[in-house]
Amino acid sequence: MSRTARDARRSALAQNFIVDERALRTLLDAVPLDAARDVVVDLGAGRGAVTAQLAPRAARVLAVERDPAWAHELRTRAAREWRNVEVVEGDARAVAFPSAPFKVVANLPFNAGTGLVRRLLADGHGLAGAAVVLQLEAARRLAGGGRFGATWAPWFELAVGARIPARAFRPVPRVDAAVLTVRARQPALLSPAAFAAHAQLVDKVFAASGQTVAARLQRAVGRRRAARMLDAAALEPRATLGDVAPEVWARLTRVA
Ligand SMILES: C[S@@+](CC[C@H](N)C(=O)[O-])C[C@H]1O[C@@H](n2cnc3c(N)ncnc32)[C@H](O)[C@@H]1O
Repeated sequence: MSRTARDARRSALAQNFIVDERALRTLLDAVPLDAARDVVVDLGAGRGAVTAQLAPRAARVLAVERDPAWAHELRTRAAREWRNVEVVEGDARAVAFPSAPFKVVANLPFNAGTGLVRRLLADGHGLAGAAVVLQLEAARRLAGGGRFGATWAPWFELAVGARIPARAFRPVPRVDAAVLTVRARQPALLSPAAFAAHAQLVDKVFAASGQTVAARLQRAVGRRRAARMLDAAALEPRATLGDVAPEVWARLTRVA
């Protein structure tokens, strides 16, 4: 491949490869893996920095890479070095995830990170856990007390782990990164069937104005219904959006 073509892919596919051992360890330490049982997906496998670490730590690894040149190199390496790694050349935004519960450990392409996390969470609740590298601000936004976290709170716990400095990647990106961890709640606080109703309630509450959740709920669903819901969900009357625990969100949906 000519240098220009490779450069074009590097920027179009957000190819910022991990070159720092400590950053790799930080990512791998963020999610417990069982080498005898776990199926682990590496989304955006690139040159295989993460895949190589996963091979001895998982029962099976699915390495997804969109760039045909890197996918080919990775497949050659897998045939030579790893018996348990399957390389899929394809788009992580469309590829089929394993049908049994799986984990994800990946340094995601920065330009598609948030969408990929959303897709993983929405995947029929087969995601058991994940540790993914995202831009620091994106990781904070997803794991903070905002609409995204509230939408998924009954099923998943999201947290921002260690910060990874931009110099841990080549080429060096403009901003630092962080590890976002995802843990599926066992058991979940609501059934998967309740997702649409829960997401709709969260949207309404976030869209309504008001200092407290109680005030927002009144505007979102009406005074009488809000009073009944607040009472049944045992929500502290002065609670603001950031104070609502996952259990309380789940109770609000149950009594809505
Ligand atoms: C940040 S790099 C990570 C590479 C490698 N895992 C590492 O840590 O060094 C992101 C990788 O995702 C690939 N990529 C970008 N968009 C993709 C997509 N939609 N589906 C699959 N792979 C993608 C890029 O080609 C690149 O190899």
